[in-house]
Amino acid sequence: MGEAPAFLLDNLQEGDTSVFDLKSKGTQTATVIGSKIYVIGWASDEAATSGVRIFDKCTNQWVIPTVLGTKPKPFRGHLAVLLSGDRILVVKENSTFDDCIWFLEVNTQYIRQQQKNFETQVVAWSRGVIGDAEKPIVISGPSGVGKGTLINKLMKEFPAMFGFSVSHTTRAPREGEKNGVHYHFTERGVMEQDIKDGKFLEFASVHGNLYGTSIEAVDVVADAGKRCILDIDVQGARSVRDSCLEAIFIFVCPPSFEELEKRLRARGTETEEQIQKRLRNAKNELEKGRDSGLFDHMLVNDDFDSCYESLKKLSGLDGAINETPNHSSSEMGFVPLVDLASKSGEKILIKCKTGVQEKASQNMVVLDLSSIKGGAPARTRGLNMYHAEDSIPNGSTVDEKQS
Ligand SMILES: Nc1ncnc2c1ncn2[C@@H]1O[C@H](COP(=O)(O)OP(=O)(O)OP(=O)(O)O)[C@@H](O)[C@H]1O
Ligand SMILES: Nc1nc2c(ncn2[C@@H]2O[C@H](COP(=O)(O)O)[C@@H](O)[C@H]2O)c(=O)[nH]1
Repeated sequence: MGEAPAFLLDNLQEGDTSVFDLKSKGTQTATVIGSKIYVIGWASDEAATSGVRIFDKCTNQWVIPTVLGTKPKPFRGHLAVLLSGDRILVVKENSTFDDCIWFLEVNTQYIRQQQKNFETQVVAWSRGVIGDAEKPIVISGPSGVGKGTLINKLMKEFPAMFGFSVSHTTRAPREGEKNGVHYHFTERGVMEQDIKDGKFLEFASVHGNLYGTSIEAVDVVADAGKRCILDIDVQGARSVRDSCLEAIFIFVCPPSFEELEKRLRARGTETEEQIQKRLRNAKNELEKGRDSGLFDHMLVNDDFDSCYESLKKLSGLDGAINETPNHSSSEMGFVPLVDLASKSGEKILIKCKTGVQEKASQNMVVLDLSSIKGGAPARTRGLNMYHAEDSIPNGSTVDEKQS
């Protein structure tokens, strides 16, 4: 990879970003953070690479970092803006509205945790989400309590609204279970390697098998514009609570232990030995579920229909937990070629190259980061984006507004 171009070392100061064209092969940016220069972007012959490399000024060496999170597809041009020393905002040129904002985390809490697991430098991508997408719903409870039955009914009644996070598991498929639909049935060795590679949001050993939620499983649902439902055990719920994925946590209890045993036996999917193991674990789960303070809501699944109605209410279907999408964002549609950015506090002003408008403000887009939450390895939510002229009083110009 050779040495860093001299201008990188000589001219750039902390926080500076430089854009350089690789003889029409593509555009890359270099952002200085401490003793490191983060180079983002792909030349046209580099599509197979991760698009991120780091020049360490102390060792005079290039480092190829371990890249976590859902990665963007290789893009040609972009803006890069350093945000508070721990992440770089990337605005893709000429991109669709829902895919134009990305964050490359370089020194967040998540990165520092992951740094302990990997021997190379770690960075992680997080896609920016305009507005507050509805929080995922985590449903836990002992085996046989009826979680799957409740979720199936919800998904059947509201197929456009909810999407199931398809977990990975090392357990064997039951009769009628389909790979990729009910679970991703996976060899233990493969799953363990994927966990090491940082592909999982959470994982746990449950009833003697490995279960886990991949970052991709949650992203697929969000990409389909649906609200994600996770059916995971209490250990997994704890891990999700400790992650940056903001969710609503619901614990489902049986009316009695005897009824739980009856349902588990009546389902007829486990051997006697497995039933005994699941019942032993159920005692522990019920204790943790009731007392840990981990869960936002408890449901008792006694009469199925009334439990289902309560789940619908908790899922916002009576408006109780509904979050409203933010204003004007959905009207933007497409962000044309991006030309330059200026930063003022938590607002980034982006000038679009196309569209010869009467007023300068009509070519300007404001990206407001004041309410962002979440982050890698999941999405960064709470962005707001609007035409600059929407925020400018009648008659004034962008420059007047800025000063
Ligand atoms: N309220 C209810 N009353 C009676 N039976 C029920 C009720 N809810 C669910 N069941 C039945 O209990 C059995 C277990 O339900 P289900 O498979 O949904 O449990 P689960 O919590 O998803 O279990 P696991 O964690 O093992 O996947 C099923 O046969 C289901 O039809
Ligand atoms: N921590 C996780 N737990 C999971 C996940 N997917 C399912 N589960 C839990 O496992 C048990 C048993 O499920 P079964 O399908 O074998 O009956 C149940 O409590 C599920 O909630 C996961 O991805 N992570």
